[in-house]
Amino acid sequence: MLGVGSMGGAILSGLRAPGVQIPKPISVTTKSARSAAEFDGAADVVALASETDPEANRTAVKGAGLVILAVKPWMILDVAREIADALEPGVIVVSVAAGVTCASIEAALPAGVAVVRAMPNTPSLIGRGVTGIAGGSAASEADIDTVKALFETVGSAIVVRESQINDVAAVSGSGPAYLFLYVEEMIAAAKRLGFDEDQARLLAEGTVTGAAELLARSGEDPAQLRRNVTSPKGTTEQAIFVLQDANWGELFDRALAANVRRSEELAAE
Ligand SMILES: NC(=O)C1=CN([C@@H]2O[C@H](COP(=O)(O)OP(=O)(O)OC[C@H]3O[C@@H](n4cnc5c(N)ncnc54)[C@H](O)[C@@H]3O)[C@@H](O)[C@H]2O)C=CC1
Ligand SMILES: O=C(O)[C@@H]1CCC=N1
Repeated sequence: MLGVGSMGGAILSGLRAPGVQIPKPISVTTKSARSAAEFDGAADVVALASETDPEANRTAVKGAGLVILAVKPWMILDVAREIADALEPGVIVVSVAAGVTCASIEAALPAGVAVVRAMPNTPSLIGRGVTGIAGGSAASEADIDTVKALFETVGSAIVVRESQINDVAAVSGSGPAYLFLYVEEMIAAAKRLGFDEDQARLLAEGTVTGAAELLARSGEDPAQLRRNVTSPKGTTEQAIFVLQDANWGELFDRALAANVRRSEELAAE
């Protein structure tokens, strides 16, 4: 895996969890020697730093049947070009970068290399990720299945058309940030009601994690779970009226559209 920041690190932690069956050790690269050194002593990871070892990325892909590119979108093509002639025959190159198309990654690699885009999210860190997967022109069904199986070791995965990957990023790739923003705002509002920081965090975080777990475990429709809380003529109903006044449908449409627009810009940068 080239790049182990927020997203690469989350995937890597998921892959290192006990019981996950993938070939070890996993070769990874980071930019700084300091972040590579965090893996010192690990039996299951070999980490190299590109700033101190100019061959780090090329060394890491030698012998690899699958390479995950998890650097920033604007670096991905440079990194692809850098490793191009060090890749093994039959390798699958997976990019998690927002925006950047399979075609542009394919153009940076030797002809015929299988490229697959994956759009994961950070709950992969705890085995609860959600990933959308789309194959490029040289990726076979078997390649896509291999990548899907890999991401299923850190959560759930679906195969989509590449034209839908930006939409996956808008919904689930970025989605955890929307929920964390909600929690931040709920904590701030609780504090304005007079709770101290610890109390506000316990109330807001406990509610969100408990409600998410209830949604996951009950298998109920979210609208039904909402109705279960919303007694007719009760208190929740009043808050829901106020929230619905903000027209969340239109707000989400605008937020997701802005997200998709940024993916399109990243593809062109
Ligand atoms: N953060 C997220 O929730 C998600 C991110 N992504 C995608 O994941 C990719 C990485 O994003 P983040 O993890 O958020 O960024 P980040 O900045 O946290 O991580 C980037 C990583 O790349 C490494 N790096 C930089 N230059 C390098 C080089 N020349 N060779 C090898 N490694 C190098 C850095 O040391 C760092 O480990 C992006 O393309 C982003 O679009 C996709 C889905 C979700
Ligand atoms: O913010 C970003 O660009 C990345 C892509 C999806 C989530 N984080």
